[in-house]
Amino acid sequence: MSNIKNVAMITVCGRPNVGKSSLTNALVGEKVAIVSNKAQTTRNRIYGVVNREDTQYILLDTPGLHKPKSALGDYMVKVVTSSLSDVDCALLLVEPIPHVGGPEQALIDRIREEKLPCILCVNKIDTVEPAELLPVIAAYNEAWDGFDAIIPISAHTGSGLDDLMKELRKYAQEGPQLFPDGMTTDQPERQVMGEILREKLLLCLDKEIPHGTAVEITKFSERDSGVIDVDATIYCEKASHKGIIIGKQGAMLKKISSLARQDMEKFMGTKVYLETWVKVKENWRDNVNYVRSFGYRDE
Ligand SMILES: Nc1nc2c(ncn2[C@@H]2O[C@H](COP(=O)(O)OP(=O)(O)OP(=O)(O)O)[C@@H](O)[C@H]2O)c(=O)[nH]1
Repeated sequence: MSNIKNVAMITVCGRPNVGKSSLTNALVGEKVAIVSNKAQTTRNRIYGVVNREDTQYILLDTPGLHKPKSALGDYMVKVVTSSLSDVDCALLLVEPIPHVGGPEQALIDRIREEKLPCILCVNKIDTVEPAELLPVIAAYNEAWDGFDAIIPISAHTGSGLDDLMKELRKYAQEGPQLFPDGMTTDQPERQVMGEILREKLLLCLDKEIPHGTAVEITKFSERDSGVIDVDATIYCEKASHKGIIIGKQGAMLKKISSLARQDMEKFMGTKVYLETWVKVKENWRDNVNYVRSFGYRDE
């Protein structure tokens, strides 16, 4: 039985690729959001849930703020801005670079507009010398002197995360537990299966190809033996991309599917049979209706 008496809702925001999903996963202690070294990996808002002592922290992992170039991009930017309403605190995640860029400035403006408490986290400190952090902090202090705390962290090594949790505790408010014990994300399992497959597309394919893919899970069912059957269709934007995704004698699709199946089994804790298909839907990212049909829509 848990003794949760307080709840804190926190939006994790920042430009693409700063490590928002990595931080969410590190705090949750389980992979609830997919991670890749390519920008614009996260497309939807994803909740990660952390229970510590008498407090439940609900982290909203958001898509990276960028200049939208498609209907999908428009949707992603809308998700970021709407995720900064009705939360207790904003966590602005930045690179350890002594320069405040356009996306950071836009997020600071939005956070100020909402009058939200804001913690600035400088991530990836494992990649710089400690002395290099001072000019980073100075640049942000100059852009805005209203940060409630500035905490250097590394989502990879875990450095600074205890300090961050202590700081987040200050923004918790009395209230009932919103997610039951053991539930680490609001994403249905079916959606997690699709996201895992998309992570492997990002991992295995180059350049624009993975950004133009969407995954639809057409079957998600459990046999009496506990084995789970997953059928997935990968949509891509061009016939030439389909060829690349499938690869020579199906080798690429086999590799992607096998990596995805291993992670699906880890998440589900049971054996998974995964079947994948590839279909072409030309320029789907520019078509609002296709974007919606792949689940990228307002609730
Ligand atoms: N060295 C180092 N790399 C990190 C750290 N945190 C994240 N990364 C890497 O940065 C890249 C982007 O991480 P993500 O967690 O996908 O970033 P994101 O901000 O969620 O990205 P979008 O979904 O594109 O907005 C990945 O290659 C991560 O492994 C860190 O603390 N140190």
